[in-house]
Amino acid sequence: MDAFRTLAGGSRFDRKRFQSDIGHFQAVKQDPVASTSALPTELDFFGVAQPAAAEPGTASDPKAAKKERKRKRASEAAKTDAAAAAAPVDLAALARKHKIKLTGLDLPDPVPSVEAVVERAVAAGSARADVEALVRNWRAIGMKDPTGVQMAAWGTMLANRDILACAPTGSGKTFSFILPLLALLPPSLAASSPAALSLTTTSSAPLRPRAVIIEPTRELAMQVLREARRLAGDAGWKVAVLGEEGVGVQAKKEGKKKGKKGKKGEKAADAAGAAGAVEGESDRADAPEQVAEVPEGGEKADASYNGPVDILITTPLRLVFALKSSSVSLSTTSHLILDEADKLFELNFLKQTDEILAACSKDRPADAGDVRKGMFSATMPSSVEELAKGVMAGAGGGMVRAIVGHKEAATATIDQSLSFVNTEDHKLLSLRSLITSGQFTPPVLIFVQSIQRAKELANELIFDGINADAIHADRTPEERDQVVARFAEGKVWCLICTDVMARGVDFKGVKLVINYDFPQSAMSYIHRIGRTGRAGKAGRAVTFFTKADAGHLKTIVNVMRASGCAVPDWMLALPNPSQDAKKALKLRPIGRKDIARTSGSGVPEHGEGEEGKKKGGKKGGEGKRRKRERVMGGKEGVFKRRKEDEKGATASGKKGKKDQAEGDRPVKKAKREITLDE
Ligand SMILES: Nc1ncnc2c1ncn2[C@@H]1O[C@H](COP(=O)(O)OP(=O)(O)OP(=O)(O)O)[C@@H](O)[C@H]1O
Repeated sequence: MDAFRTLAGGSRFDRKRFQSDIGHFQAVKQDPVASTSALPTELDFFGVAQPAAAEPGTASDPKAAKKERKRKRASEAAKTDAAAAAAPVDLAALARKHKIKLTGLDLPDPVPSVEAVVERAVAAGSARADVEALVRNWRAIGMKDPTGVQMAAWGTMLANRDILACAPTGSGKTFSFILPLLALLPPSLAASSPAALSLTTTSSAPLRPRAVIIEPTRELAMQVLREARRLAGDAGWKVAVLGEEGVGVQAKKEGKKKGKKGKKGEKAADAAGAAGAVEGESDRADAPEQVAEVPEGGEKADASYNGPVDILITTPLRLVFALKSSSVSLSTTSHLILDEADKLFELNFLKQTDEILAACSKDRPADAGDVRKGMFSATMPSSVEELAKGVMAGAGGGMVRAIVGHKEAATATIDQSLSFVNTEDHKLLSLRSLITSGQFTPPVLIFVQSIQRAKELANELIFDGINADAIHADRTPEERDQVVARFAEGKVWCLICTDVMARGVDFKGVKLVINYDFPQSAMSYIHRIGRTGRAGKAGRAVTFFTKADAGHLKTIVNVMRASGCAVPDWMLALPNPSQDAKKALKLRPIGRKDIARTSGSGVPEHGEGEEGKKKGGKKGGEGKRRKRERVMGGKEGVFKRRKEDEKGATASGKKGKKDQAEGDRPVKKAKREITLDE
């Protein structure tokens, strides 16, 4: 279970259990004078030696001596930091070392250290004290030297330029835009800030965020909020997620009026969702909470907040509704960040992304200047780059394109392998033997291609006694939050996911990612396996493939090769799938036999399998049955949905075979998806 502790962020240490070991590391209290009196001053790095002629009473006052040592240490550290920041840095060598490729006109220098942020931000007009506080927070939360993408993005954003950045998964893109945003925006809630005085929570004026970050899912928005608040500390920056904690939500008095608009909004949301629904999963994941215009608690007047907001994080649809209902205005927003930008330029989000971009220039006062834009992702197809360039072209000095590492590669710290499982019937068997082989190092993420398959696989693993759960767009936001928390706490060992969890989610310490179902594109593969091997840690990714997937194997082989993984010669000799075949797979997942029907242990069809499994000699029990039902949404729910799937398949006449049922929803929605040139 210790392995899971790392997931929760900070590591905890069992002091009781390791008490005797702690003893070895505990400092022995010594009289500083006695222990250091012979120490030459040039070797007194930590300032522990007392001055030869101390003021009377000082040497004998341990508190005063400690204070003095602390002051000396801080002043030495500040000198070292300042010296490091001022020292000439070979930026070309730095860029080579971190594989940073910058393109554009008059390129700004990368920022070589977090300390160097201070001078750059001060040059951009920020108050030194605010930026110094930020740098202190950076070190206090345990961040190390900046990664390649952070060096590039900090330099570009602090030079007031637009940026399009593509860097591997887990390479720190989140802080690459959060730190410069905070460095450029003086904290509006700081005691010294005039904005703090005009703080209001009840007026009906729109919220005017100074910077906006768009995330494709609510989970990511909440994650970015946590990271931003961690870095901002208590220095007075207001960072919020739209619609959460009453931010951008109208007070009760206006609630009724808003309710009507809300209904309209909901219809609009449905329409937008229907028109733009593409990769069904992520879209569905985004829509339910976005249509809830007045979130829980929004009825109370004191739950509403429309005071100053430095950074507002939101999903696209939620922001579009807020713009339409005038709860939010972007006319004075200075920075707009599109995280997972390639996703936001896909057809299902494109309309909303366009509306958001348009809202930035609508009614913009002349003195507000242009909105500075930043686009970030681990994958950036050239078609998306073209769209992005169109949006950012013409910005002061032009856009800077920052590519870190190989654009079509996965993170180098992931050990990737492909595993042939012949047919669907053998997959579960292969998974079981992986589990018993000792190579199954929890915490593990397992990706499948549809909601139904996620439920079925979780069901099978729970039945096998594995501590598993499933997360997908059919679960409510609260359920998803709970599952994520349980996984982070180590209460769930094995999380079965659809592609909705493939992007951006930063579970610390995931050791293994299994692609139970072959990914539908190189992009999906890169994001899925990128849930492991984060922040320089090692990880492993295993991808199952059947005979039906074999034609697409080379797509993944190419990513593996570009990432520096060893690939057998016979795989390298495979032909690349044609562009048409790639597009077809992206639009329609391969039809697969239901997982429940491949278990070979008395199919739990319509909830009847429980008996079959018991007869088959497997362990069962009431507790497990209940857990299975929770994951599956209840016997009746599964039964009803399965029946509906079957009815739909027969009615549409598109599918006669039941074993294609799980592909229904994504396939229908995927038809409208934009084609990506990967
Ligand atoms: N300079 C740093 N030093 C130490 N840890 C860092 C640093 N920068 C980021 N991290 C940590 O690395 C992890 C991954 O960062 P982040 O989630 O921003 O990656 P990402 O590049 O956005 O990944 P993805 O493409 O999957 O969204 C986080 O836990 C973050 O706290």
